[in-house]
Amino acid sequence: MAKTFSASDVASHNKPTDLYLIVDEDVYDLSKFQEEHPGGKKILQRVAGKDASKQFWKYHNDKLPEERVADVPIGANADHSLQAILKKYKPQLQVGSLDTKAQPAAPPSPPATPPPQKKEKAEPVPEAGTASVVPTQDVEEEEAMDAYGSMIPYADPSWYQSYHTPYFNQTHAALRDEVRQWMEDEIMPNVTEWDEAKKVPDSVYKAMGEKGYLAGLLGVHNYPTHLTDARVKSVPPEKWDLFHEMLLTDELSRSGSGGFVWNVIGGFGIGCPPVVKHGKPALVKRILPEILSGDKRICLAITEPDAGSDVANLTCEAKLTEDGKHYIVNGEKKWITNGIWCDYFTVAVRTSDKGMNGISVLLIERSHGGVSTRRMDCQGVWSSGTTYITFEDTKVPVENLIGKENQGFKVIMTNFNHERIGIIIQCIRFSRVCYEESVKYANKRRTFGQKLINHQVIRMKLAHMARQIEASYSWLESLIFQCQKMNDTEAMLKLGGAIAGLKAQSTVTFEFCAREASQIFGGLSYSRGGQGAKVERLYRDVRAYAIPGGSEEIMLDLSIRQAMRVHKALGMKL
Ligand code: HEM
Repeated sequence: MAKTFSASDVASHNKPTDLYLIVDEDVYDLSKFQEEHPGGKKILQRVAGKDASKQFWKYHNDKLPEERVADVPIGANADHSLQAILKKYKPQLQVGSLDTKAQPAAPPSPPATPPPQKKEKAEPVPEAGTASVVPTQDVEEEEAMDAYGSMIPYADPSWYQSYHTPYFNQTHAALRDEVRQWMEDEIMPNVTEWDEAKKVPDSVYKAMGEKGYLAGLLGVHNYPTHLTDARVKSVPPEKWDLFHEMLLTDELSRSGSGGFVWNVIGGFGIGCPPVVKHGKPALVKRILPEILSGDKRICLAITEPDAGSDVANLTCEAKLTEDGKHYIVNGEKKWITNGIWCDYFTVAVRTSDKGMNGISVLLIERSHGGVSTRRMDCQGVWSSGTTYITFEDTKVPVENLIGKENQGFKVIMTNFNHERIGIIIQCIRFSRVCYEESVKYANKRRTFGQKLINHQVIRMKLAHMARQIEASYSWLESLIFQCQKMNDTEAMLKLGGAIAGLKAQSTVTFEFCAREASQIFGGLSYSRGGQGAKVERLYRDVRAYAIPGGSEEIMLDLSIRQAMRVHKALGMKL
């Protein structure tokens, strides 16, 4: 049973050796913790025995008390980004509550504006003179229109905030709830620690498998029930679509850490799809179940010390043995996400000297021997395990060839669309995180007698962030819809240019938002940890998005070249 204190009980614990204080009507014993308090012990001693709620919320990452909706259940318009510090420290520091504190009770009343909408199906109304309106989505599912999350405008996609959507329905809303709950409870409080430690616990990756998330992130149109027993709790496999995949990546990205996201989906999301789509059935059957359950890890190894965006120039060679049963692989791969932890490597190799027509893809297993991996120190994405790999006389059975010999370029190019879309989703959410953190901070921090939000120059920064985020997100939704309607080859040809263009758009947006958020946070985003932690970290992660998967320069050029080529074939008239 939690202990109950009167305010005067707490007031008697007002010495450095016996230091209690109150935050939001809960009582904390900080006698020991004060020594390790990052803000120092003196500041705590000054409020010993007192209600320090106001000071607490001022110095830690949160909203002002009057703007908070405390302890509301997920899905009931809660802002789940709240209270990471309290959530983490409560179990060890809270000794009870004030006798005035109301018992946890009924869900809170809805916010004044805008009111949460009833989940009503939007009925299309024919315009005068037209025969009928053709619905653009599965009419069986209700549109998702409930008010969800912080409701800070533009901090979440508009369909989270009671606006109409042609793409997302109640199955997406259910997944959103499931993932957000997990992120809030298990992930968010630890992300900074994991990033600093440059490692996410293995149990988190395992949970990604058990929750069915890995299986849902393959970029295939149907949930692969034939390869795994794992199921996503909130979405029946037959309902799974690319918008679920998009949403899952989006919600994971609320962590505000490229390191975290790449740790759990970086290697898998780009290394596994080529095997599933182009691997021999026996190979897929043998290795996929353990990968999808989170027991084994896989990554993609294309980039080399001397070949990045110009894939056709790679030199890591694979020579067929005389008996035709194995390839002997020799060469180096650089900047490989997750490599140090991986059992399997989807590797682009040179099997002939004919440029892009001499590239093949092999699934190399660490157990084949001759595989060395070492961690690389990088500017950002610290917990993603960026790796340098060497293959020395690695003997790979021909059964592990992915696709056909010398036709690996197409496998790689098809895969790039999936990789780039992943990058786009992450960049847009990271931009939102920068924006959301900025809005919250601007409503709390005062300078020159005003809250930051009351300075026009700050609102201007927020406006420029929001317009880029929303434009990018709308383009993303429309491209996901196109992917959903096309097969892989058609998507590679028709959407490759636009996806490349949006990749550049989203990384430029991310860079802009990280910079502007950093200016708004000032010194707090220059030091690591604390209130500016997400912004500081994301600022360091920017280049990890703007360069790999095709640099901005290559992407922009491709966006026009590819589109012109395809539209010529489609009958473009100049
Ligand atoms: C339950 C009580 C408290 C806990 C568990 C706690 C925990 C922490 C933690 C983990 C940090 C590191 C920064 C971060 O992650 O945001 C921090 C920083 C800080 N805390 Fe506390 N704190 C508590 C109470 C207070 C109170 C009552 C005050 C003020 C009277 C205070 C003032 C500060 C300051 C000034 C910093 C440094 C902020 C900065 O770097 O800008 N803390 N605290």
